[in-house]
Amino acid sequence: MNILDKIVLDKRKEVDLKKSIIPVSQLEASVLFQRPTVSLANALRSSNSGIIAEHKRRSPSKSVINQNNSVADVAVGYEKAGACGMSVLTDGKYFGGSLDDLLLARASVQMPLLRKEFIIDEYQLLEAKAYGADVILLIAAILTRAEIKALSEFAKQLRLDVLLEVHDEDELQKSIMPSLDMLGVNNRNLKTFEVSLDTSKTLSKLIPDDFVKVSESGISSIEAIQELKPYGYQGFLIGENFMKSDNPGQSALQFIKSIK
Ligand SMILES: O=P(O)(O)OC[C@@H](O)[C@@H](O)c1c[nH]c2ccccc12
Repeated sequence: MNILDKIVLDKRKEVDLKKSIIPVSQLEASVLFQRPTVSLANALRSSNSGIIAEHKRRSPSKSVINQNNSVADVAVGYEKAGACGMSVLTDGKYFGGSLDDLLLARASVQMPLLRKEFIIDEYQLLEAKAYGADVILLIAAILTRAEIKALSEFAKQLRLDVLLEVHDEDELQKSIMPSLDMLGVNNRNLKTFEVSLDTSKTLSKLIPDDFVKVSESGISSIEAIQELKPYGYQGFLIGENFMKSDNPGQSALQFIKSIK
């Protein structure tokens, strides 16, 4: 079984368990549930740098990246650096994240926050909203077209932006629909961990202009950004390159400064 299938299997168990413990009514009663969300797609459209900076402690491909910095410090650092938005990994087992990380980031900054998660159930969208997210990720590799439609339409009802992630042409073709805001091309194959910016370049011409294009993963230099911009990318999701530093905020600041 590949790693992605394993993650999804574990995620189904986790979501079923949580559903039996915390009822939807409790999520809906949270103060943050009423908070007006901020659109990441809009922020990216009017930004020069387009950086979405990620909080990621570890990953199945890299094991430990950063266990030292508090998520609040990282969030404040990213916001001061001029990031358009922040991605917060909430998966615990494989990425060392949590919904509390999202909550702490929300308490620390105003910029749009993406719940970075393996979403397979509407319940997780209610959680995203209750813990302060503005944006959710949907991964085409683990969802059918019908699931993408149901989840994205539900997210829109909750006033959450939707970033749909693809890795190849088939995933892209099956996913195009009006309830998505941003199309993310993952340069990393989630099944093999291979990374190539060519994935973003090849798929860019197949993405209709009404979606904000985001290039994800394996971006570690300004040159990579300059290379991808002519292909129409307005968003760049960067995790490891910032998180591997002792001071992720400072690292993001240096990076973003050199784009402008
Ligand atoms: O750390 P990187 O190579 O800059 O990548 C960030 C982000 O794109 C990556 O963490 C990611 C992209 N899609 C995902 C889906 C699930 C978990 C993680 C991811």
